[in-house]
Amino acid sequence: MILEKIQRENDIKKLSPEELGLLAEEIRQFLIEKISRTGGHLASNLGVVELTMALHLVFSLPEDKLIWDVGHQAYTHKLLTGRRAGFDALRKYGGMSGFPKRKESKCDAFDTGHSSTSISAGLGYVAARDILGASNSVVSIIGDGAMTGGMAYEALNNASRLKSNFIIILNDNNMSISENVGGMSKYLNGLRTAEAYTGLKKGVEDTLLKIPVQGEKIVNKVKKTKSGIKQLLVPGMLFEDMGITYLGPIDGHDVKSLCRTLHEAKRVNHAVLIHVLTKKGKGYTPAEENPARFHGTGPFDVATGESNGGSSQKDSYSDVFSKVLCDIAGQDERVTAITAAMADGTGLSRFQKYFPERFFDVGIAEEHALTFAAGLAAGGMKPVVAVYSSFLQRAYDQTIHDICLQKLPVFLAVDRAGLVGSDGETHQGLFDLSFLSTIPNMTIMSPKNRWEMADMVRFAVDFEYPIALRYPRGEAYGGLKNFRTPVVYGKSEVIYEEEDIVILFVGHMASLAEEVRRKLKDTGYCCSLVNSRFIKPLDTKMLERMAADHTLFVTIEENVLTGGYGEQVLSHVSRAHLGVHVLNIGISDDYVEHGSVDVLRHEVGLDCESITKKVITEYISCFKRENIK
Ligand SMILES: Cc1ncc(C[n+]2csc(CCOP(=O)(O)OP(=O)(O)O)c2C)c(N)n1
Ligand SMILES: CC(=O)[C@@H](O)[C@H](O)COP(=O)(O)O
Ligand SMILES: [Mg+2]
Repeated sequence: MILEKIQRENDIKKLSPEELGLLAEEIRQFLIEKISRTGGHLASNLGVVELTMALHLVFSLPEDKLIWDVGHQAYTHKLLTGRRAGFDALRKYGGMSGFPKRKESKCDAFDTGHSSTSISAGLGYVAARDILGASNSVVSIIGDGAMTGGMAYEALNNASRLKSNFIIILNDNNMSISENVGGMSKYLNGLRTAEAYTGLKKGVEDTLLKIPVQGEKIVNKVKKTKSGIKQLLVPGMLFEDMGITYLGPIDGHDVKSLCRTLHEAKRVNHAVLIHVLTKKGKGYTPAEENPARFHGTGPFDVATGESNGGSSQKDSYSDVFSKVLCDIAGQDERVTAITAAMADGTGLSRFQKYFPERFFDVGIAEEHALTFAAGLAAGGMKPVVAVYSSFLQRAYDQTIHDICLQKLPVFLAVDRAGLVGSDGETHQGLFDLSFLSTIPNMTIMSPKNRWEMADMVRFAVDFEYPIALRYPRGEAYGGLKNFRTPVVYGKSEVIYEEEDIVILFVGHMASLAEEVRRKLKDTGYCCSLVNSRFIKPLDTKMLERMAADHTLFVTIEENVLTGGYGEQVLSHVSRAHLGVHVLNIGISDDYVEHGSVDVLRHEVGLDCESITKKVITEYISCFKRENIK
């Protein structure tokens, strides 16, 4: 096996041309086999096998820097830098991350996970190199989907004034997770198609060159003009006119021509963009035929491409959201839905199917999505933005400046809130309660189960001010079915009322809270259970009432503790002198790595055993403290 000859970075350079020819096939087989067991981002990785090989043949790691945008396509890079063994525990707790990580390898130049950061980070590396007088290469590899994100344009704008080498590789597979959207995608498509006319272009150039004496001058002049005729001889004018040399489009599955172009690019003394055409899912028919399904996949059967169990038949929170939203949209034509390239993940592809004229996929552009929604709201619509919690981080200012300041009725459906699992640190939705709570005019809700999710979606669409509904990845909880009082603004729901200890939980912590309560009761404690429902505004009346016959308030949330629900409860208890003890359970001030959600919960202490222990210890110490007083 040729792959075995690759023990560390740069080993690929020792392979013979024949071995290189076989390596791509071996890598593909390896990736398909491993990801079919562990799950992971298959299609994007299969598409960049040859591109990654070429990069590793031309550049020397770790001195040269490769920066992978999003980073979900870095598996071949991991293989070529000696991490083959890591694939058995890919994305598992304690195992290898699915994204580049500086702490994992010196060959990973920059941590990524969120889209469209690679050109900015690359430019930073270039500036540092130039100031330090070093001579290494810096290469940012960005997909056509990531190229729809605003940061990429901000960075290109700056890259255009560079006076030293910086290589940007645009990996164009004509796909984001699903179909790519927008003007840039259209422009790139034009260049792709133009490739078919390369013969024509060559013909024009050759004919001009045949004109004695003047021919070469004309060709050079045309190449320098701003006129549209230039497109005939110089593709990629958009980049060229910005001052960024455009090379391509070139076949991203031809290692030789990739290497040739990379060598050419190294000689350019400013920013150069290489437009590489690849096929998402290349080499595995089910992934080539359905790249969206194999963008991120769970375990599957290699022979058929069918999922190997694991995926639940029951509705996820995203399913409940999209079904109810479609139901409402059928009756109210002001309801519009917006996604930033996550139609499948958020469930909005259902809305797209039924109401295409009211559905907007804006590309990977969360900032734009929110301000666009604000405009829709100002224009009389009822916009609903479905966005993953971690990607909403991008649009903090838009939430404050464009939505909440003007009290515009935008409904933020905050999906993937809480731990998401195997995508890890960059994707866990652990900050939304904190960052949204600080914003005036914002209302925040979270449902305990599938029925409350449906009720809250209806409530949020009707609400006349900014509102966020946060819910987790995965199956919607089917417990506590009999507790379905109407959702009332700012009011929590008391599920069981006893005395001594009260557990106040946020949203999907319901089942864990029930479990803890059962365990406490089995151990002889009295325990009430309250569903917070609203994180903002806080139900202070309920807190004051509970303070009368409880000694200890226990809050449970899947969010960082800083600025979360628990701290707000604590702060009110202190401000209003309620005289009860408060124990906040949540995520401590740290990032949570990849792994299954159950394992992660155990690791961060969000499991029944750890919480019960803490509650009992705290409860006993309350009395000790009281006695000392
Ligand atoms: C800020 C942000 N929003 C959304 C995503 C989710 N996401 C991950 S990959 C991806 C598509 C990227 O497309 P492209 O860059 O073309 O890479 P490909 O998968 O086609 O190789 C999206 C939308 C993300 N990672 N970051
Ligand atoms: C790389 C990326 O950001 C997405 O592909 C993400 O992994 C999707 O996550 P879900 O599987 O939760 O939709
Ligand atoms: Mg793409």
